[in-house]
Amino acid sequence: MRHIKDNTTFWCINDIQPCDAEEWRRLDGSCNNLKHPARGTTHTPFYRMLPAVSDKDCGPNSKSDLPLVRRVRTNFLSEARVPDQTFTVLASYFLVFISTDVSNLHDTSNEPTTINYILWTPYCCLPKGQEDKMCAPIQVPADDPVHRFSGIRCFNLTRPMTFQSQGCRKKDTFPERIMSATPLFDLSSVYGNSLDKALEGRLFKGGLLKYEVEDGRIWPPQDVNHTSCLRNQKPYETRCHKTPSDEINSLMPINIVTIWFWRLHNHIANRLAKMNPCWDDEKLFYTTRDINIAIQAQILLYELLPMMMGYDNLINDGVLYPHGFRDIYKKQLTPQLSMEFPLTLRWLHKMQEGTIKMYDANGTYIKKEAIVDLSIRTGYLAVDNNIDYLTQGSFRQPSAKMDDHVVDPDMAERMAGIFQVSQDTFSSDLAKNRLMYIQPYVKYLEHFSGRTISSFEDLAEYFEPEVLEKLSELYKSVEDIDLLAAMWVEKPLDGGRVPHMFYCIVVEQLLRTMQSDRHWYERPNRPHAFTIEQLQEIRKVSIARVLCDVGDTVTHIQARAFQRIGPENPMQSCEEIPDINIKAWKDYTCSKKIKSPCD
Ligand code: HEM
Repeated sequence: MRHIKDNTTFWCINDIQPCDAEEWRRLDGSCNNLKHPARGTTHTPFYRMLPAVSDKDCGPNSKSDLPLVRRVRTNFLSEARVPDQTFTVLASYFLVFISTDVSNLHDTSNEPTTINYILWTPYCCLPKGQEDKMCAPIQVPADDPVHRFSGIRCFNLTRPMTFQSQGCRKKDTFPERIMSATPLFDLSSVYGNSLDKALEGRLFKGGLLKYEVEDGRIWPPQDVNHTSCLRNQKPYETRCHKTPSDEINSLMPINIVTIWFWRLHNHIANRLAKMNPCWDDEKLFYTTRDINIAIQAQILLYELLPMMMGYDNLINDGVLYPHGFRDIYKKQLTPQLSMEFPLTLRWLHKMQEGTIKMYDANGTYIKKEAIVDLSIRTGYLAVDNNIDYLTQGSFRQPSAKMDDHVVDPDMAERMAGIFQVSQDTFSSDLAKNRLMYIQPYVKYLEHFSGRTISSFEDLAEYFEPEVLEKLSELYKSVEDIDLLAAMWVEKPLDGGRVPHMFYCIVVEQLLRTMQSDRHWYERPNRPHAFTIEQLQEIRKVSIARVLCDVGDTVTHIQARAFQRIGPENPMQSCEEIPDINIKAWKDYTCSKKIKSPCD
């Protein structure tokens, strides 16, 4: 009653239908865990790998003697453009798409179409901001290397939304972050996070998602009001998507990969429908969704992560199992995301290239655009063949180098495009690290390695000597070092490209994610489980195949499309890129069921 009166039901209450142990993975994530049906839905509370650090009155980080986040950022990460020798920008596109599946609108969203501190609360640096408890602006030091002459002394920022800020729990309790995304990998950017939204996306015919055809290209349905495409350059750029997830219209990489997986759904559904004419819309839709979700997970786990984290490392730690079925389900584990996981994924901002280059299908360079100027601007994709050129560029352009101490200048100074004079993604990331009450780096090191760390010297194994010296200059005590700041400059782990700490946190989360997911695609005994033949077909997919199937103008591509084109990874015809054999899903009972006209 209180939530109805306070108009907080959206945030605080989930209406869940009774569970059926044999049903498909639900669109709203409920009933994954039969004992705790609400865990797995939107607003599932986070767990913490380590308890929060806080002062007794739960205020903002009490450690006032920590170095300013912007100072830490500019000391550790300088601004330039350095191409990676291995990864294409497609890898960064896929990673942000995956991040959006489990976290959302980049922690900036307040209402579906507004961006909390970018549009909704843009005043945190003004006197008004001092009265708003959600404001947590970032101070820019007077000797800042970029802003010493600009006069900018503050970046706008708001705190993460919590069950307390949204009115679900009493204000004087410890703030717990609230998130709209469902915590397991279930393609939320395509199917949304709630039942009613998901239904809006369905065509209810042939298992398909709604679609439109314009200039010979297939698009998700349009939002004629353009509510979330504020940067469309009207009247020329008019397209704006209306899909179950609002994320699609946000960042360009999320947008384009969601379009691909939206189309992939219909591509698979059409093949299934043709082969199994006796399947109804419901069966076609849920089977297709199940395959689509498995494809996303297969590509992430078996194609992209080994390049970043080391194949042998992931095998040894039980993340990969490149054989037949495996059943690692633990019903006592509830589906939940750790607070540390999305924070750790922010480290990947380092690999984000700021200038997106576009090519035609012959590989001829056409033009470039700043990625920060493509946010909330779906219309750009639909004009001047831009989606074709962006698609071609995605597997031709190198990403920014991920394991150096250099970040893209646009990501570092003007992430919010025209909406704010200056905005530094990395400073926001570090500020959020503190605003989420995350324990210091050394506590995580102790947690994962079992070692006790009491001095900077104890860290010699993890940092280069010059970096360690800088850490000791910036932080008064080794116990103060922020988790994310340490990851920015930690040495990469053996056999991989990511810092040792990134690896440990991501592995712990992935294991929990797989173990707590009753519908995990590699399980032989989940409801509507794949047969072994079907699983072997899923194991054949690659991001190159996805682009061959649904990417605009893609007829040739390198087999490992997250990796740059080269003699070891040459362009080849799509005909040569392995495809799923859809016959593994053939339902032989259909042929019996087809009615003869004489019946
Ligand atoms: C490698 C590609 C990228 C990855 C993997 C990535 C991932 C993430 C993740 C995991 C978060 C935290 C979400 C949360 O805590 O719920 C985040 C936050 C954010 N990202 Fe990205 N992102 C990428 C690219 C971009 C790009 C291209 C932009 C802007 C043009 C961007 C802007 C932001 C912003 C504004 C935030 C919120 C910062 C805050 O907390 O206030 N990201 N990103």
